[in-house]
Amino acid sequence: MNIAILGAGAWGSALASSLAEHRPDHRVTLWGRDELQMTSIAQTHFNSAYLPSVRLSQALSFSSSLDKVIQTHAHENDLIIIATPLAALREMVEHVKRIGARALVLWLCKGLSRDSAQLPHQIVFDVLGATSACGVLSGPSFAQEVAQAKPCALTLASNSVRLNALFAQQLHHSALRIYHTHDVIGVELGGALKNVLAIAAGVCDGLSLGMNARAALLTRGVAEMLRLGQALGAQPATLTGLTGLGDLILTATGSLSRNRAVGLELAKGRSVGDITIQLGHVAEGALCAHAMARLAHQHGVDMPITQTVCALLDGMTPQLAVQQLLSREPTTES
Ligand SMILES: NC(=O)C1=CN([C@@H]2O[C@H](COP(=O)(O)OP(=O)(O)OC[C@H]3O[C@@H](n4cnc5c(N)ncnc54)[C@H](O)[C@@H]3O)[C@@H](O)[C@H]2O)C=CC1
Ligand SMILES: O=C(CO)COP(=O)(O)O
Repeated sequence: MNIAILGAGAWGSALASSLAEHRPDHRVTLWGRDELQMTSIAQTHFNSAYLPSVRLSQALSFSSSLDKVIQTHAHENDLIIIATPLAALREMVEHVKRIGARALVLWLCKGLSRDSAQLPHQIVFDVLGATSACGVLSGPSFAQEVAQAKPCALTLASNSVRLNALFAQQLHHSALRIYHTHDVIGVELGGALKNVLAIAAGVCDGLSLGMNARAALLTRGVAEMLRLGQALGAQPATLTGLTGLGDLILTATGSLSRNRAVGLELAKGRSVGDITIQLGHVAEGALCAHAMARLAHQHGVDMPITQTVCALLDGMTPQLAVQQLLSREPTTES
């Protein structure tokens, strides 16, 4: 199979390298928008800006021409994987449509659109139509570990049983286990909300509130996930599976997480603007927290932790945020 991965950040580079190395039956091309950077990666096989610690597979090809990459992956048996931040997802699928590519399309982005609070599949369906051959791949997967061929399990979601089986078959390898489901909403909601909750966990740990507090925060975070999931029609089992709870455990506790890092820095009283400039990577939770809170409000769902993250991003002091969260009226555990 010909596979094009669009987006040469940490995750696109890691997955591209992993597939090129472990699935020699595929031809994998990584596209990035920065020509100089792509030339350097092609020469050195190191992505010094986004994934500096890992040598990328020698079997991987590189390009900085989006038109050319999509044109050469336009056949219905080809696969285009979108690995940009969510903010660029619409632009990428519009490009696929403009060129008339009939390839299968997968996306790896996690989040909600900032203005419309749309989940990724809603953005894709707007452009390609709800019956297009496409799906989302998500789950607990720090790019660095995947690039180092450490074992990882992901979940793939699409509306089609045939596509699920096909995608899973084409992408799995000895270090990458792929489960599948038709619960696209559940997979995407878990992936978006876990980033917001990881910011909260970072603040909690940055303030040294203790392990009890962190366990309580994450458990109540899962309650928020389940409540909003129910309102949106997600399956609870998806939210407590790899792409929800699994990814929350990883992101909220793992030292490689950018969203957790945002929380750790917010706890020091720094502004989100300064933090994200220094981070140099996307932290989707900081970008979609307000959209998440709006979505919850539209559905009449109470999400105090998400609202607290919004207040922190808007400049509330961490001390006041904790005080407000803890001074809520006692209530049932639901
Ligand atoms: N890093 C990770 O471990 C994982 C990341 N993800 C998700 O994958 C997505 C991408 O994440 P990373 O690769 O880690 O981000 P990153 O911050 O490391 O890299 C982002 C890449 O996208 C490019 N980019 C930004 N705007 C673009 C645009 N308009 N058009 C084309 N390219 C553009 C940047 O130049 C950069 O190459 C995010 O939604 C993230 O939540 C999902 C699973 C794991
Ligand atoms: O989504 C991720 C792991 O599954 C990466 O999380 P961060 O964006 O917080 O690093």
